[in-house]
Amino acid sequence: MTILEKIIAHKQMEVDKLLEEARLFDMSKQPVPFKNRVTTSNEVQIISEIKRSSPSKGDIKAEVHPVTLAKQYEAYGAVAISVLTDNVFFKGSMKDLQAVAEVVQIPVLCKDFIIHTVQIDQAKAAGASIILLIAAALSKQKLHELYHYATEKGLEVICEVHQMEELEAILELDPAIIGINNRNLKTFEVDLQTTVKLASHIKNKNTLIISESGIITRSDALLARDAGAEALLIGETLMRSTNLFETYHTLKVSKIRRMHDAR
Ligand SMILES: O=C(O)c1ccccc1NCC(=O)[C@H](O)[C@H](O)COP(=O)(O)O
Repeated sequence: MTILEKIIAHKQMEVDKLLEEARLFDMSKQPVPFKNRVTTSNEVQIISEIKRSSPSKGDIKAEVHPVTLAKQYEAYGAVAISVLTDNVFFKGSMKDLQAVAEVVQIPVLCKDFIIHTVQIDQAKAAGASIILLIAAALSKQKLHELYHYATEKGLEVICEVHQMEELEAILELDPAIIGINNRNLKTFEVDLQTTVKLASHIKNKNTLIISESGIITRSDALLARDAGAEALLIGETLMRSTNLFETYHTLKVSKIRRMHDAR
């Protein structure tokens, strides 16, 4: 069983429990716009992740205070905050997301493994403005169903792909936002060329491309930018930073290519 299969098997149990509880979620919260903030900016924007732990790295900063960190991310110019809400594999929680959403003005991404509409309701009620749908974890039919459900609820959706077949499946939706994950969620291998390769097949200029995972250096940011990414989803590099001001300064690149940008 791959790690992704293990995560999804566990998610199914969580979903069954949520459905059994038949909780009613407050769906009245107004989402904070995301895509427009990215596309109208002159800089490649950073979605900053709160990532306590991960299957590939183990504990990164398990005891982090999400609210304090989220406020710092916002102050240093994050365009959105990604909160890993999975507990078993990432040590996150919906409580983390809710606490963050209550204190920041920027949109919050519910970074989880969504396989059912009830998780979308739960994320929205907790204050998420964006959700993630991972093509590798969903059938094409399910992906389309969840995408439409979330957008009808006013949420923005990052459709995440890692391989060409996944990209083909989501291009049928003509989604507003595509996240290219440089990490293979089955093997943990990280390769930024994934962004370069897949972005070249996204022909709709209105589609926002996000490069996710493995972004450590300015060269990585420039590589993703040159491939067409207008935003970067960064977790571990920010979590391990001892000087966030400097880290943001290093990773924030202009959308316009300049002479001294040479990698
Ligand atoms: O990070 C992992 O080990 C992982 C394993 C299995 C499924 C998902 C995983 N990570 C989720 C992510 O996509 C990343 O947290 C996110 O893109 C940030 O990546 P990074 O900047 O490399 O921390």
